[in-house]
Amino acid sequence: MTATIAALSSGAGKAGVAVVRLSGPAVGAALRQIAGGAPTPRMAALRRLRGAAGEEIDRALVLFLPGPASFTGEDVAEFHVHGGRAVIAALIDTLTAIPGIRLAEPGEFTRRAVENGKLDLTAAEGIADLVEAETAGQRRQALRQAGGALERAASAWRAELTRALALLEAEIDFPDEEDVPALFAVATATATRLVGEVEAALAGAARGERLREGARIVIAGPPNAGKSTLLNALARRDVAIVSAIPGTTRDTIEVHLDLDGYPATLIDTAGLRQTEDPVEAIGVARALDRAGSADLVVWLSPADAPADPPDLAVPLLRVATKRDRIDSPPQRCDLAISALTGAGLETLTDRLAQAARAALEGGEAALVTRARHRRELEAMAVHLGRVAAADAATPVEFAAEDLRLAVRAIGRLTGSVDIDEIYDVIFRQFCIGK
Ligand SMILES: Nc1nc2c(c(=O)[nH]1)N(C=O)[C@@H](CNc1ccc(C(=O)N[C@@H](CCC(=O)O)C(=O)O)cc1)CN2
Ligand SMILES: Nc1nc2c(ncn2[C@@H]2O[C@H](COP(=O)(O)OP(=O)(O)OP(=O)(O)O)[C@@H](O)[C@H]2O)c(=O)[nH]1
Ligand SMILES: [Mg+2]
Repeated sequence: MTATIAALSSGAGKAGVAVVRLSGPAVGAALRQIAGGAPTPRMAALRRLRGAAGEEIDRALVLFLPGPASFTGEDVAEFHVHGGRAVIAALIDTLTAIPGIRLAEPGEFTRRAVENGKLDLTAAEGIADLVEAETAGQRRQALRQAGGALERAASAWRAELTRALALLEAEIDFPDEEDVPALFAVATATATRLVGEVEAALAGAARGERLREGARIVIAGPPNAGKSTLLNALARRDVAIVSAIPGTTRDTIEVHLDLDGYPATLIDTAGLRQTEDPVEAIGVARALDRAGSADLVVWLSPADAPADPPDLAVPLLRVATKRDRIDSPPQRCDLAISALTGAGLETLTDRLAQAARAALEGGEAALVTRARHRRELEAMAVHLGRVAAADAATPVEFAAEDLRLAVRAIGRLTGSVDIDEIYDVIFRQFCIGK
C-alpha cells in the first residue's frame, strides 16, 4: 500500500506558525487519532492535537483536503501549529508513529502531484524554482513555468506529431491505399513548422537558464590585486581568505548577489601568473576557464602597478584597485576603487547591475529554463529536421521513426514517459516538505 508521508512544509527553525503536511491513505485515521476526527473538507477548524498517550501537543488550525481535489491528488491534511521546535517535533513523532505514516523525502509531495497527473514535470520544476527564487525576475519566470507554460507548448507539439505519425503509420500498415506523396507532404509540413517553433523556444534558452542561475560575473587579475577583498566587500561577509601573500586564492569562490533585482553569481579566482606550483597552476587554468564563459569579467589591477588583461572574447570592465595608494588619477582603467576607503564601490555596483541586466533582459519570457529542457528540445529539433528534409526517396518507416523519437523527447521533457532516474534526479533537488 502507498505510504502516507508527513513533513514540516514551512521553514526549519522557530517561527510564529509552522505548517505540517500529511498526504496519503492514512490521513483519515491520523485525523481521528490526533485531532478528534476529520474537519469539514477544505474548511479551517481549530482543534486540540493529542499525542499517543492522549497528552495535548498544541491547539492548531487543521485542514482536511480529500483526494483527488488536493495538491498531491491524495487525501491531504495540514496542521497549522505554533512554530516552536518542541511542538513540531512532538507532532511529527506522533504522526510517524501511526502505522503507514513515514517522513517524506525531498520533493515527495510534488512528485506525487506529478504521478497523480496534477502537474507535469516542467511545472514541478517551476515550483522548485519558485521556492528558490531570490529576485522578482526569477519569481515571474518560475511562476509562469509552474503555471504550465512549457507544458502547454509541449502538449500542443505532441498532439500535432501524433497526428502526423498516425498518417504515416496508416501508410505503413496499409500500403498502396493512400497517396504516399500527399501523406509525406503533411508530415514534412508539420515537422517544418514545429522545427521553427522549437527553435524559437531554444533561442530564449540561454536567457532562461541565465535568469534561473544568475548572470556570471568573474573577478580576475594578477595576484594580490585585491580580488578577494572586493568579493568580500560586495558579498558583505568574509567569504574568501584575504592576505598580503600573492597566490592566496587558488580555487574559484562563488557568491550569489541580488543586483538591483537581477540575480548574479560573482566568482573570485586565483591571481593570473606563471607558476611552478602545480596546484596554483590548476587554479590559474580554472580562472581563465571561468573568465572565458562569463557575462562580464571585472579585471582588477592595482592602481600603483597596472596590468593588462589577457585576450578574452567577453565583455570586460577594467578596475584599478587600491586607489588610496596613489594621488594622481589611475591610468588604463574604466574606474578606480579602494576597499580601504570605500571609494568607487557604489559606481562599481551600478556597473555590475547594468551588466547583469544586459545579460538577462530583453525578448519574451523564456520557455526553456534548464539544460534538461534544452537537451530534449534539441533532440526534438534533430529528428524533426530529418523529417522536414525527407523527400520521395526517404522510406516512410524512417520518417515515422524520427517522428516517434521526437515524441519520445517530449515525453522525457514532460515526464509522461515514466523514467525513474529522471524523477530521482529532479526531486532530490527539492526541499523536504515540498
Ligand atoms: N497551506 C498551504 N499553502 C500553500 C500550499 C499548500 O499545500 N498548503 N501550496 C502547495 O504547494 C501552494 C498552493 N498550491 C496549491 C495547489 C493546488 C491545491 C489543491 O488543493 N488543488 C486541488 C483543488 C483545486 C481547487 O479547489 O480549485 C486540485 O488541483 O484538484 C492546493 C494548493 C502554496 N500555498
Ligand atoms: N591599501 C589597500 N590595500 C588593499 C585594498 N584592497 C586589498 N588590499 C590588500 O591587498 C592584499 C591582497 O588582497 P587580496 O584581496 O587577498 O588579493 P587577491 O587579488 O585576492 O590576491 P590572490 O588571491 O593572491 O590572487 C591584502 O593585504 C589586502 O588587504 C585597498 O583598496 N587598499
Ligand atoms: Mg584572492
